[in-house]
Amino acid sequence: MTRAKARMHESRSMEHGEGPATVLAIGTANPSDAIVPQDEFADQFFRVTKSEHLTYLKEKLKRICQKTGIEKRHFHMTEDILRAHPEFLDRELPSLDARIDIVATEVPKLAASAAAKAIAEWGRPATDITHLVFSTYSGCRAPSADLQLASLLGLRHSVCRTILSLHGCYGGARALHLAKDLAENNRGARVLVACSEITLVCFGGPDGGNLVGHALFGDGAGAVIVGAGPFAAGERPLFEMVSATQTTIPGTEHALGMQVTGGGIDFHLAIQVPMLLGHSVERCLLDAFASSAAAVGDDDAGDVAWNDLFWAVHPGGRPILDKIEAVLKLEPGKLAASRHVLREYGNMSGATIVFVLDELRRRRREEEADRDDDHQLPEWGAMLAFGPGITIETMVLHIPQANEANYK
Ligand SMILES: CC(C)(COP(=O)(O)OP(=O)(O)OC[C@H]1O[C@@H](n2cnc3c(N)ncnc32)[C@H](O)[C@@H]1OP(=O)(O)O)[C@@H](O)C(=O)NCCC(=O)NCCSC(=O)CC(=O)O
Repeated sequence: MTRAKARMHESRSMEHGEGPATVLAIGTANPSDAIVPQDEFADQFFRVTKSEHLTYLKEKLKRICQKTGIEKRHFHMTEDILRAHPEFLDRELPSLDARIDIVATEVPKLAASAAAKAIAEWGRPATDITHLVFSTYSGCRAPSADLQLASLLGLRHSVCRTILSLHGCYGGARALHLAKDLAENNRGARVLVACSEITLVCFGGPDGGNLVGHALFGDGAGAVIVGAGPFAAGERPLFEMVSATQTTIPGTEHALGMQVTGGGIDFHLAIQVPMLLGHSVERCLLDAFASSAAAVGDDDAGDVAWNDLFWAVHPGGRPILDKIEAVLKLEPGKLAASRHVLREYGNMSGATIVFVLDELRRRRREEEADRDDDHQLPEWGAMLAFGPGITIETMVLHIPQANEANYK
């Protein structure tokens, strides 16, 4: 190599972050306009949508609600909003503009609540954020929620913004994957990932179908600060993002999807989704751990026993968690963080995975405080999320031992 080439090579490597990208802080938020217990949801839903006469559908929604594993959900939608917008009840009436008018303000506002918590935990000024990756299924305008969020938080004008739209439930994991690539390839980068989902764009009466979607989805926002080394004083690495992969299950593009219509966004969830994920998930994990073994240069790192890991799985629905648990022969309790988030908030689409990471580190903190010296907590973990495609995002996580103190 000539001297000039060597210098270029050296300066290129100086442009990269040190080590794998790391989660440095997490924040979450939910709207408090309406908090609906799941066992009251069917009665309330049929009342506010003036559909009491559809008794067969109401009984069916009650049966579905009982099986979701959800106890309550948060919503921005209230009866006052419905009174002002009766067109939201009829999918045949044009209502997309009115819905977008509301979420264009509320989606970034909810994201800002989550991000403010993450930034406070991180301990550095918001102006130190270099990149913003925003994911939502409500982003039907430009400029979009990413610009609104940047201005609400007072980010620098040179922040590099990216918006991911309609990635659905894998949006959060996709945003984290992208943040990992940005942090590792831009020395000193500090990436704010924000996912904010408000179901108001999908709301409709029961005769439009999709009772499962009505029973499952809730509103929430999650924010994560991601950065690679060198770390500034006070920065505390929580999860190292060792390797990340994305896989599409061939021939399943019609199984899961979203469609923007004049009457709002429609969800399609095929009954086969849990089974399709069950068939593919182990292969995705084996590939991700093989790539993490290559990343850390350790042949044994790809050789994993699933029960030795900690787990952050997107709780798309109770049968999906049951299926993954069964296929991987996971011990009871391995998916406890995912089940907890599903129970407390429902499926908040792309934002859900951030809640699961937050719940995992909260549980870890408690377990650390209680454990005796002989009992080691898992050092390695797997994150899984899925959505339209069917697309599966898989990430191998690692807890830096030197920083175990960060969980105390
Ligand atoms: C709806 C459920 C709570 C029902 O629980 P069980 O399947 O255990 O119970 P069950 O078999 O008795 O079903 C109860 C009733 O629901 C109906 N049912 C079940 N799944 C259905 C589906 N996908 N579409 C329409 N109806 C469905 C059954 O036919 C049955 O009707 P009857 O009582 O009349 O016989 C569950 O299947 C579930 O959570 N499914 C959602 C899984 C899913 O697709 N998640 C992905 C979300 S999207 C996501 O996370 C990514 C993204 O959107 O991007």
